[in-house]
Amino acid sequence: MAKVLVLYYSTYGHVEQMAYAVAEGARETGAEVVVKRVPELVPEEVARQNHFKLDQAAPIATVAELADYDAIIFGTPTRYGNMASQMKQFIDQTGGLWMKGALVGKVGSVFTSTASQHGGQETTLTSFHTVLFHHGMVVVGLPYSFQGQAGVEAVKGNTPYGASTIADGDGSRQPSAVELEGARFQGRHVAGIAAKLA
Ligand SMILES: Cc1cc2nc3c(=O)[nH]c(=O)nc-3n(C[C@H](O)[C@H](O)[C@H](O)COP(=O)(O)O)c2cc1C
Repeated sequence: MAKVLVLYYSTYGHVEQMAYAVAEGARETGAEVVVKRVPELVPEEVARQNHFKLDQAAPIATVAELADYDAIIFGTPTRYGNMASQMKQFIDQTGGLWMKGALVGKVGSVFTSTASQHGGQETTLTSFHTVLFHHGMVVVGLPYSFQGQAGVEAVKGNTPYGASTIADGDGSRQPSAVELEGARFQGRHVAGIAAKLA
């Protein structure tokens, strides 16, 4: 049975919602799935003033525990087309794991959220993949066998590089049914591959 970690950062809850959908999909394969998040770096007072979603139930992950999983599925909102600094700060503490090759051969995958439709989903996902390659991970996206990413009938996220949602400038848009289905598909897909490799 594959052990899967869904590790996310979310300021306003969009990536958090996607994380639980990813986990749901991964669990459908019989995998043991844990959802955790990385620490917030913004002072609590500032976070409150800016309406951050502070009631997030997922426990905070430790860097060392990354080595305990067969697959890690990372979720981050975009920041100027890249991952959020909270996630980067966590990842930049993985030097010890890198030295030991602790993540080599594990499955790595990424999902994201942007405010606007063309606000950098693909660059956030593929630039995150670079980190996973440095760790020797087997990088997995969202294949086109998830047909929900085709078609132009509606504004929607999801890319071959990973599931995604669009939050709108004021964060009012919530992940749509097809975006959550993409997240579940990615979770299932990653967990299935991890089980084959384990
Ligand atoms: C500093 C900063 C930079 C951002 N850069 C982008 C961007 O380049 N493109 C975009 O579409 N949205 C951008 N956003 C919006 C966030 O990506 C959006 O709030 C997020 O996807 C919502 O996800 P969350 O609710 O999980 O935090 C930015 C937000 C902040 C605070």
